[in-house]
Amino acid sequence: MNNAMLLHRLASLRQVTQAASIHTHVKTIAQLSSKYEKDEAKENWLKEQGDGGSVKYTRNGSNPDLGQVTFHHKEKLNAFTGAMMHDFSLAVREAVKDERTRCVVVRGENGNFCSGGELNFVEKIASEEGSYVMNTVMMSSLKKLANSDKVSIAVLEGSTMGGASEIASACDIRVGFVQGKMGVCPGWGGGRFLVKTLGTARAMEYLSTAAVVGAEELHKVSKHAFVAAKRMVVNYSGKNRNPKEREEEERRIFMSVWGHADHKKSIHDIRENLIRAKKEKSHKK
Ligand SMILES: CC[C@H](C(=O)O)C(=O)SCCNC(=O)CCNC(=O)[C@H](O)C(C)(C)COP(=O)(O)OP(=O)(O)OC[C@H]1O[C@@H](n2cnc3c(N)ncnc32)[C@H](O)[C@@H]1OP(=O)(O)O
Repeated sequence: MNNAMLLHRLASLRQVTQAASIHTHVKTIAQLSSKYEKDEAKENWLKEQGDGGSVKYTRNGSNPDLGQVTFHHKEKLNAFTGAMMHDFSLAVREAVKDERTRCVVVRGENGNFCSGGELNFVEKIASEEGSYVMNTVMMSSLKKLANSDKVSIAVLEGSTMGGASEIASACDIRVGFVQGKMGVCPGWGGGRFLVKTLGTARAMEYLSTAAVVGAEELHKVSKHAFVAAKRMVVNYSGKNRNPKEREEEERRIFMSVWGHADHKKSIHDIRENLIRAKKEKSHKK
C-alpha cells in the first residue's frame, strides 16, 4: 500500500471513529445484564440458538496429572456452535476445579484445533443480545482458564481460526486472528490475552491485519474492525484502569462492531469462499 492510499484510509477512519458511537451500548448492556443475571441462563440461551458438536472434559487415563478439554465437531473442523460454547463453559469449570490434575490440555478432535464460530450460528446471533451473551459467556470461560493455577496447553493442530485464536491466547502455552477481515474484533474475550501475550505492537499488528501479512492486506480489513482493534489495544495498554472497567470496555467495543453490515457481509463471503473452494477441490479429483 503506498503512502497516498494509507493517508486516504486513515482519513476515512476519522469518519468511522466519529460515527461508530459505542455509547449506545452502555444502556443496552445494563438492560441485558439484568435480563441475564445467571451464567446458566446465558449458557442455555446459546445452546438453544445452535446445536451441533460438543465439548467434553476427560482425565487422561495414563497420566493422572493431566485433564483434557476436547472439541468434538470434526465435520466442521470443530467450529463452535452455541451448544459447544455452553459445553465449553461446563468443561472449563470442571477442569479448573479438578483437584486431581495440575495441567489442562485443550484440543480439537480429528487433527484440527477449532475453526472459530460456526458460521450459521454466528449469523443467527448477529444481534446486540447475541453479542452480549456470547461475549460474556466466552470471556468468563477464558478468564477461568487463564486465571487457574493449572497449566493450560492449547494443541494447535490443523486450523485455528477466529475465536479459536482467542481460546489459544488464554492458554499458558500454545503452539492466525481472522476477525479483522470479518469486520469485527475479538469477541470471545481474547483481547486482554492478546495484548498480555504479545504486547501492544504485535497485538495491534495481528488485530489490524487479521493475519501476519504486509500492509497491502490492510486495505481488506474493515474500517470498523481497524478502529475497534485500536480501541481494544488502547483499552488494555492504558494505565490505572481496573480489570472490571477494562472488561466492560472490551465488551462495548465488541458490541459496536458485531452484527454490523461489514460483519454480515463477511459471513456471506466466507461461506461463498468455502463453497467455491469445495467446488474447486471436487473438479481437481
Ligand atoms: C469472534 C469470533 C468470530 C465470530 O464468532 O464471529 C469467528 O470465529 S467467525 C469464524 C471464523 N472462522 C473462519 O473464518 C474459518 C472458515 N473456514 C475456513 O476458512 C476453512 O474451512 C479452513 C481454512 C479453516 C480449512 O479449509 P479446508 O479446505 O482445510 O477445509 P474446508 O474449508 O473444506 O472445511 C471442511 C468443512 O468444515 C466446514 N467449516 C470450516 N470452518 C467452518 C466454520 N467456521 N463454520 C462452519 N463450517 C465450517 C466447511 O464448510 C466444510 O464443511 P462442508 O460441509 O464439507 O462444506
